[in-house]
Amino acid sequence: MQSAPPHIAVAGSVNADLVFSLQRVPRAGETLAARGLAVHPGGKGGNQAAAAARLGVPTKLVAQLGSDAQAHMLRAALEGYGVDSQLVRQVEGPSGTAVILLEEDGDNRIILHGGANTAPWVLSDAAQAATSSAGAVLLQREIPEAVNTQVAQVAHAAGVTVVLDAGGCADPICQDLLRCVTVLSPNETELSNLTGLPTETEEQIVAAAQQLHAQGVAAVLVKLGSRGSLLVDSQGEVWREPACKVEKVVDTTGAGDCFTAAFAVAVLEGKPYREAMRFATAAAALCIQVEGAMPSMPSRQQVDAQLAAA
Ligand SMILES: Nc1ncnc2c1ncn2[C@@H]1O[C@H](COP(=O)(O)OP(=O)(O)OP(=O)(O)O)[C@@H](O)[C@H]1O
Ligand SMILES: [K+]
Repeated sequence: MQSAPPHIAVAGSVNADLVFSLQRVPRAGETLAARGLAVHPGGKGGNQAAAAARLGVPTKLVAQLGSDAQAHMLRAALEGYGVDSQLVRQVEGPSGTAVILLEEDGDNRIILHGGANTAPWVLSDAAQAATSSAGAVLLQREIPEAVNTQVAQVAHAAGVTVVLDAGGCADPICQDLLRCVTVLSPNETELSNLTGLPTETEEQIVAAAQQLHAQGVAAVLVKLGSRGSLLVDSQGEVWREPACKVEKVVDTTGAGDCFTAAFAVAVLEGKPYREAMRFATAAAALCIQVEGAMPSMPSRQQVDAQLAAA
C-alpha cells in the first residue's frame, strides 16, 4: 500500500478583509460614502495555507471561523486555493475581520477584530493527529499563544519540523513555544521587537538573530524586503540570499507569508536551508508582482520557471 504524501499542517488565523476606498477618512460624527468596497480573504494562517497548497503540497488548515456570512466566503476561498479545510472549526460569533480604510493617496487605517481567531480554541484529536503526522507545521502569531504552543508541542514530540512566522503580535514569544520551534522567521522590525536590539545594519541583524539562536531557537530566518533574507543555522552559521530583481513591484502584501510558506514547503521536500531560501525568494518575487495576498500566491510551475530563468 502506498503511504499518503507528506502534508503541511498550518495552524493560524483567517480574516475577512473589508477594504473601503475613500477620498479621505471621516471625522468624528461624520458619514461619508465610500467609493468602493472589496472583500478579500486574508489572515496570516489562511495566506500561508493558500501559498503552500498553490505550491503543490497537500495542506491542512487548523483554524476557526465564526458563524457569520463571511465564514462561508472564507471557507470557499480557501478551498478554491486547494486548502483542505476539514479541520477548520466553526464557533459562535464573528469571523476574524479587518476593516481597512484606504485613502486615495494610498494611506490606510486598519481596525482588526480577532473574532473566531481569538475566541476560545479547541484543538481536536483530528487536528492533533494532522499535526503529529505532518511533514512540517507552519505557525504565525494571530491566534492565542497557548494554541500555538500546544500545536508546536504536539509537533515537536513527534519530531516534526516547526516553522514559526513571528508576524502578527509584538509580544515576546513564550519559552515553551520557542523551545519547540525549528525555524523562527521574523522580519527586521519583528526581530528588533523580539530581541530589544537595533536591526538597522546587517551586522546588527546578524547579532540579533544570533541572540535568538542562543535562546534555543534552532534556526532564525530573517526577511529583509528588497534586501532579501538572511539565515542563522543550527551551527550559528550565517547564510544570505539576495532578493530577485523585479521589473515592477505591484503590491508587496502577502510577500512575507508567501516567503515563509514556500520555505516550509522546500524544507518538507528535503531541500537544505540554502536551497529553501532560493525557492522562497523566487516565490516571493512572483507574489509581489500581483495585487492582493491570496490571489498573488504563485503556483509550483511559476516558481520552477522563475528558478530556471534565474
Ligand atoms: N521590493 C522587493 N523586491 C524584491 N523582492 C522582495 C521585495 N519585497 C519583498 N521581497 C521578497 O519577499 C520576501 C519577504 O518580504 P518582506 O521581507 O517584506 O516580509 P514581511 O515584512 O514579512 O512582509 P509583509 O508583512 O509585507 O507580508 C523578501 O525576503 C524578498 O525575498
Ligand atoms: K501581492
